[in-house]
Amino acid sequence: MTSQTLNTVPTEEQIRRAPKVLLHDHLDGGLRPATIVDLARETGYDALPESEADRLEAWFRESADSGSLERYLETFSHTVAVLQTRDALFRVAAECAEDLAADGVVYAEVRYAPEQHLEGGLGLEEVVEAVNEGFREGERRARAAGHRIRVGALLTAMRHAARALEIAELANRYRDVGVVGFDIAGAEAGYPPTRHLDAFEYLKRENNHFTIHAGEAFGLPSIWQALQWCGADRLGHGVRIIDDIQVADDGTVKLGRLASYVRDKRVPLELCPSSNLQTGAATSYAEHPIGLLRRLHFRATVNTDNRLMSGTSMSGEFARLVETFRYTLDDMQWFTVNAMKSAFIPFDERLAMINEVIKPGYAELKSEWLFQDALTGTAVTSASTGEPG
Ligand SMILES: O=c1[nH]cnc2c1ncn2[C@H]1C[C@H](O)[C@@H](CO)O1
Ligand SMILES: [Zn+2]
Repeated sequence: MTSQTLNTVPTEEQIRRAPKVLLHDHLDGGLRPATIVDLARETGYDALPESEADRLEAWFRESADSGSLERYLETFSHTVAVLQTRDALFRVAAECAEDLAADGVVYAEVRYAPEQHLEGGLGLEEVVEAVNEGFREGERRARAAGHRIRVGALLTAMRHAARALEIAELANRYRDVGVVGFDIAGAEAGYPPTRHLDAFEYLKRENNHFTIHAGEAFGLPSIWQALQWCGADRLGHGVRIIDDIQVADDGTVKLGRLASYVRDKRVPLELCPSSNLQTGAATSYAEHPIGLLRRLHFRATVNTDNRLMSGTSMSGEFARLVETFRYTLDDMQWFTVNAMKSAFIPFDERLAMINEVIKPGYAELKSEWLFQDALTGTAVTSASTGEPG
C-alpha cells in the first residue's frame, strides 16, 4: 500500500495544471512588464519609472508593497497611461487571456474601468469593444496552444468619480456580448458605495449582476452598505468580515449578525491574499482570514487582484495557501467550485463547467498517484504519456 492518499497536498506542477476559476483580476493590474515597455515606446509615454522590463516588474512590486491602498493604487497611473489606444487595449486583453490560460485558469472574469481609457480619444464603447476583441483573440491563441479558457469582462466604475450610472448602462448594453457584470473600485475610505446607489438600483431593475470592492481598506460598515444598501451579488475582497467573527481561546467561534448573514446567504467573497498583504489588509499568509473563513465554510474564493503589482498568478496564490495551510487538491477544488458557482454567467453554463471541466480535472489529478512510476517515483501524467490533458 502506497503511503500516498487519494487526496494529496499538490505539487507546484499539479497546482498549475489544476483547473482554476478567477473572479477578481484587474486588466490594468496584469500587464506583462515587457508589454508596458513596448507600449510606452509606441505611444510616446516617457514617464515610466524604469525602462527595462525586469527592473520595471520589480518596481511595481516594491511600490505596491506600501501597506496602504491609496499608495498601491498610485502605481496604476503607469499601466493606465499606456492603455489609451485600441491596439494597446486589444493586445493587453489578448495577452491576459493567454497568460491566465497558460496558468490553468479555465474561467475568468477580468475587470477594468472604461472611463480611465479615454485620454487618447477613444469612446467608452470603443474601449469595451477593443477589450472584448482582445479577450476573444486570447481565447483563440490559448486554444491553439492546447488550453481552454473563457473570459468575461466586468466593467468597473471608479468610486471617487461620478460616472457609475453611465458605466452601469454600458455594462447593460454589452451584456451577452462579452460583458458579464459591473463593479466599483478605487480608494475605499471616504467613498462609500452608497454614493453610487443610482447605478446599483438601475442594474437591479435590469436584472443584471454586480460586485463591489468592500471590506478591504475599510471594515464592516463598507460591507454592510455594499450588501444591504446596494444589493451587491458578491464582495470584492470582503476580507474584513473577519471583524465580525470572534474566536474564543477554547476555539469556539461566534459570528455577529453581518458575518452570519454573509455565510447564511452564501455571499461570495473574492479573497485576494497577496494583494491584502501589500495594502496592509492582512499581515501574513498564516494570519490571513482565508484560513478561518474556509474552515467556517464561507463562500470563499481565491483571486489574484493584480498579477503585476503582486508578482502573482492563480497558481502562485494557491501555492502560498497550500504551503501555509497544507491545503489539498480537495481544498483547491472546493475554492474553485465556490468560484464557479459565484460567476456571473448563466446557471447551466456554470453547472457544465463544474461537472464537465472542474471535477474531471481534479479527479484526473487526484488519481495520478495510482500511476506512479515504481522506479523513479514520478507520477505518469497524461502529459508524459502523450495523451491529451
Ligand atoms: O484592490 C483594489 N481595491 C480597489 N481598487 C483597486 C484594486 N485594485 C485595482 N483597483 C483599481 C485601480 C484600477 O485602475 C481600477 C480598475 O481596474 O481598479
Ligand atoms: Zn481589486
